[in-house]
Amino acid sequence: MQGSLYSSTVSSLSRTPRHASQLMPRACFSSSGSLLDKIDSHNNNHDEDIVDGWQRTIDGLPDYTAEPRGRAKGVEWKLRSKGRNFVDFCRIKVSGGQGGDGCVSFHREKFVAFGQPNGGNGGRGGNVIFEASSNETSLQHIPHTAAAPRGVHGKGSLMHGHAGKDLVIKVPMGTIIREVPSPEKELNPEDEDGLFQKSLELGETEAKDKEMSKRWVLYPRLTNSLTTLPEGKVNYFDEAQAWVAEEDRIVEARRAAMSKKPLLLDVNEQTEDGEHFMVGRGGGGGYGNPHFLTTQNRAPKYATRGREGQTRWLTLELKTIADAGLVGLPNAGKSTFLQAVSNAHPAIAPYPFTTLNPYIGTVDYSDSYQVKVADIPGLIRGAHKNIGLGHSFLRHVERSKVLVYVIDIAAEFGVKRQVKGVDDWTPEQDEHEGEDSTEATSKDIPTDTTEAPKIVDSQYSQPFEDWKTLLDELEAYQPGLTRRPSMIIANKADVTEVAPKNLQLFQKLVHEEWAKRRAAYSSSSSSVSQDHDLKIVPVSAKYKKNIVKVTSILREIVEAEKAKEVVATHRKEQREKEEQEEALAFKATRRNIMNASKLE
Ligand SMILES: Nc1nc2c(ncn2[C@@H]2O[C@H](COP(=O)(O)OP(=O)(O)OP(=O)(O)O)[C@@H](O)[C@H]2O)c(=O)[nH]1
Ligand SMILES: [Mg+2]
Repeated sequence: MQGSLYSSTVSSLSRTPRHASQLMPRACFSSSGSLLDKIDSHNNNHDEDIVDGWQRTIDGLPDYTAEPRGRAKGVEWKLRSKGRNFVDFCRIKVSGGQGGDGCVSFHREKFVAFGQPNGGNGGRGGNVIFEASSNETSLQHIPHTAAAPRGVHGKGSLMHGHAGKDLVIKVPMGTIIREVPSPEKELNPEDEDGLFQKSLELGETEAKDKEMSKRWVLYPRLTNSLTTLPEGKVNYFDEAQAWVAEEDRIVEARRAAMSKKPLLLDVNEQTEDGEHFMVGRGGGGGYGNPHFLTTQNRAPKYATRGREGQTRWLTLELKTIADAGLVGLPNAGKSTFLQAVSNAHPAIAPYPFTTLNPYIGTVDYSDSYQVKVADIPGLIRGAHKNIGLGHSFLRHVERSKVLVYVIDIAAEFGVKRQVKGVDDWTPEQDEHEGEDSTEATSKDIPTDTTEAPKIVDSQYSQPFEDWKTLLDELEAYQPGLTRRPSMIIANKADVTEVAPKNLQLFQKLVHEEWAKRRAAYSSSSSSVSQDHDLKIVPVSAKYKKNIVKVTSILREIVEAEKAKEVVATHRKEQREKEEQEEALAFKATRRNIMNASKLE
């Protein structure tokens, strides 16, 4: 529970094999032997013994049991750190500082008897403020509790206390801040009973003094003088108490009105960098004794204490803001694609779950136009049941305008792939469901491709199955998410032995499926339309082939979406304006009618 609260990726990761040697590096190697040669010669001309940062074994494959080197070492470290270096959800208790106390003091000077009251007011407590910052990328630095400093007490000679310094906490763009009920235990009847007993033990006057000292600063021996007030003298303190009680009531009512709705803030695209959000208000400072000076009471011997600061429990959820989100199975080449199109340098390695944190890259176009692309960890079948790394990191593509499916097109043609940690999980219901549709293929296709003979089914397309897995997992995470504008990148098209065959079948199956889904959506009464075509672009991210075509299509889709958003916001603004005008006109007519009736 704790893990899931503070980092979405921590708890889920424990289910996956962590050590690189436990993971099967076959996703791209199994498809062709010649690919390996290409990769090796491309990457490691300088060092014949190293493959992608790993020692080469006798048969030429990387040795994942050996000590990793270079980039692989970094990846290994990340896997060991279990994703703890990225926190996208956390809870925080914020408390504004308490106000400083007012001071009871009188002017003292030689030959000046009965000097006037000169106690200073207390300073207000510091506020807790969240600052939107584009330099922050995770919630790792957010503390569990944030308490702003209290205000300084007032002093004699009319020295007012300093206000407490505001506590500013930077939050990344894309953070959603929600107020939640306090998990702190409420006072149970037994505790209350104990407190009542204690107050009885104290005695009446002591209990009264104690209660009074919570709100009042009293001059020494004032309590005694109050109880033994000579007859006929007015007790000005009662009057002051009544004023303060009335003020307290107003402040409480104002606070209650303000906190009727729980706080909900969204640090989104409209937010400017450096914008401040007050989340915990500091308490007001107490009044010094000159505040209670009246024409009758020339020497008030009491001042008030500072008010308590506001305390709130908040949850912070980071939903990265990007224009396009890359979605794909592990090892599909998402990170390689991001590196090919943008300035980002994510970790790339030939084993699943290399990427553990979302990563944002910016695609720069020649006319200075920019598109932000988010790379996230790979999804696998059953991710919605916390298989693999789970699917909570989908929150980082949830806000993307466009979804880019990255599909590995270099899978063996017509053969079901079996990669440990990616394809080896089959839920019971899948087995039941699969009996009708994929009966033939699942029976024919052996589970262990290394030992049993491979039976090729010309109707079976692993890339198509991968794409459907992605759609299912996205729908399981948020129904309707797949209806976003999207495109497909058929990656690893450079593996010419299988890619063309796979691509042909994949395109046919995808278009059929997409047409079916479009028809289903258009018949349903959903507000989200799915009227876009699904473009499939063969790409080699590794060798940067067809990249320009992809980026230009991506730009087209993003621009079209942004234009739609602009129109929608313009319409909304116009509607709001019209509503306001209508309300004003209604008020004016009502006023006119009332005036007319008065005249009559
Ligand atoms: N031949 C070929 N190999 C590629 C291509 N793109 C990626 N690869 C290889 O595929 C492997 C996996 O690439 P990654 O970019 O790490 O894959 P990913 O989708 O980010 O994987 P996860 O982070 O684990 O989800 C690496 O060894 C890449 O070199 C490509 O276009 N052609
Ligand atoms: Mg990756």
